[in-house]
Amino acid sequence: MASQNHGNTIYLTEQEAERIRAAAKERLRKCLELAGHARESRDSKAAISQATGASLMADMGSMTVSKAELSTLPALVVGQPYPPCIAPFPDLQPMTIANLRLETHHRGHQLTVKRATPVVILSTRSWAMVQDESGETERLEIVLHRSRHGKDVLESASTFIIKEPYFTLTEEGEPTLRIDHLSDLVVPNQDDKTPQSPTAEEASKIALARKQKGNAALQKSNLPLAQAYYTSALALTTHLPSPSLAQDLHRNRAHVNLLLSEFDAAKSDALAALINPASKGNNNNTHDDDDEDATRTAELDAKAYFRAASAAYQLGHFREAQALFEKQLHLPPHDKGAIANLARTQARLREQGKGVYDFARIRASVLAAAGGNVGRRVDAASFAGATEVRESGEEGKGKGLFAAKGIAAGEVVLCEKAFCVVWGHEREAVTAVTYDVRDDRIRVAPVGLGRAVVERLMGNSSLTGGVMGLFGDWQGGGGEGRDDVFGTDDGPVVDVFRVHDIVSRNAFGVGGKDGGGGGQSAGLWIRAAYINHSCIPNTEREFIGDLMVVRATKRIAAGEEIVHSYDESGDYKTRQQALMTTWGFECGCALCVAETGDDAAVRAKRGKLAAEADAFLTSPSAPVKKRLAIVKARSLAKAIDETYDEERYKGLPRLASRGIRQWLAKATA
Ligand SMILES: C[S@@+](CC[C@H](N)C(=O)[O-])C[C@H]1O[C@@H](n2cnc3c(N)ncnc32)[C@H](O)[C@@H]1O
Repeated sequence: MASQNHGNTIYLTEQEAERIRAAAKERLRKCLELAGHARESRDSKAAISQATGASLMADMGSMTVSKAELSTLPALVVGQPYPPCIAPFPDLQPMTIANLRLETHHRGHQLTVKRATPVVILSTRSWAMVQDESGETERLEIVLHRSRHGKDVLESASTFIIKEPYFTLTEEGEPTLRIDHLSDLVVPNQDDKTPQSPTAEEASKIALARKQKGNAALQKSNLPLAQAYYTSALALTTHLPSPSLAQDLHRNRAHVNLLLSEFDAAKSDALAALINPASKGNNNNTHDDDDEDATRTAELDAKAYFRAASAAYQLGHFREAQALFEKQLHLPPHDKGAIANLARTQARLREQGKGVYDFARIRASVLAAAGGNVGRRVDAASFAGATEVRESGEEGKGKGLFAAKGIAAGEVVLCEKAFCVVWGHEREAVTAVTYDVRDDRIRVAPVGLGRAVVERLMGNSSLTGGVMGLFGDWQGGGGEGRDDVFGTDDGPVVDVFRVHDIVSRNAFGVGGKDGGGGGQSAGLWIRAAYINHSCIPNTEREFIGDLMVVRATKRIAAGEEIVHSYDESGDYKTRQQALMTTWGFECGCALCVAETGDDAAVRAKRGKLAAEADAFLTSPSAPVKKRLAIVKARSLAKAIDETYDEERYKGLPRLASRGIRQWLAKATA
């Protein structure tokens, strides 16, 4: 993650790190040893009582642990990716628990299980004992991506179908069915009383009853249940005598989908609900006021247009949202809200097309939300400016962002609304210590951000391609074309390992000052993620809520690469270490080349002076005794600069004195 300086400092003792490494390696060794071995049957009674006890302990634990204990970072082993299942149910053979083999992905199979115990909910995993039809019992664990619509998935239902089950060992070495990809765990429709070939009358009766149950669930704000009832009612569509009930169901489900932030589905439902789609919004019933049916039809369609437009807006499809709000506006009751929404959409189109932003409004909305989250996720569009993504042409650097025309110093290069952001104070802001078996490194990772990205994609598969196009170490292992399958008939497919690796290499930390979210806040900005690093950047970034504003710090010529600094440490070694640990590359810019020429004594001297400068900048007395402070700052800046060889550093920035020079510029302005 591109964090603020020091954001990735890990305070783990050597012993703790070693313990994590050793446990992970031991588990891997056991997995390899047991691969393909037949599963040993469990004693159901003992397994169920063990899980029930563990669940009670976990519940009590979450009630009694102190704040300090809660802040202990959970450890997570990463770097053993495998692709999600992309086969639809009809292509998967049913299997039983008894047939499971250890350390095996049961490709081509599906396993139906019922939950037999309460769920043990832990911060990065949850588990329960499950049974198949024969009553055989096994452990089922979901790692990290365990919630949907804010609820623990295991807890949200009692029956599950596991696609291509993975049977392995827990971190502690116990056999378990393991779910990494949320899309591999399907919650089947819980209502199985639909007759095979119902008559139109039967179908209407069942669908109507389910619609009413959906409405009741919606009234109680149980959105997932409402969605499930509408969906099960819509399964009868082909048997219904007229389209009107299905249209009602689509309209209602569009509303629920909007509330669940599932905007793809909300839009398609709303459009499917249109009674008179050919009218293009012109079925204005002004000629025949007595025709109540026509008025009612127009009103229902206005509602559907509003829902479709709102979904398009949330997806950032502002042109489409504009057209749909216009259609709503042409229909009775000619809602005033539609006028405001249209104006809002047009403002987004100006931002998106021309980069015309009312920054004062956006800043005010962030300030007004002080402490809250909504305003921090600002209502703004993204502006790509005169930038283009292309191969950088430099080995190992991958793609980069380039200026399509000359950009003046101070000009906005791009403005981007976060694809996803998690603020430090939010429940979702889970940070974990990860041990990556691929490079044997321990890191602190914003796993909560990865989780939020997966949740967003699970609800909006049209957005998956944009995220999956980003650079990450694991590119998927599904084979030719299979890694670009982001959904099947059974729902969206999200490869969580790809998301993890993408977030690790592309996320930015949003500091307390800029983002107002505290040290752990992090987000993903898709276009800005193409900007490569340089220690001599030509841009700087600022955050207004979750809007990233990238400005040129010097003139950028057409065709020149746009670069910013991922890590601004003045010390060469610290910077190189951060770049290698977090982003996996060694920087070869002119400044780094010059710095490699410094001997150890010069570096040590510069480091000592830089530490003095840091202490000066953080000391509260600096601004008070201003005259003395200026003298001290000048002398420190001069001493630091003298550690740089004039010849070798000609035209290059002197990072170690930058902070104190900035302070001086302000103090003497
Ligand atoms: C945020 S992405 C930048 C876009 C990326 N180059 C791509 O192809 O999508 C960060 C990754 O780009 C590469 N990268 C960025 N700056 C680099 C540099 N100066 N030298 C080498 N690789 C760099 C590293 O692999 C890093 O993990």
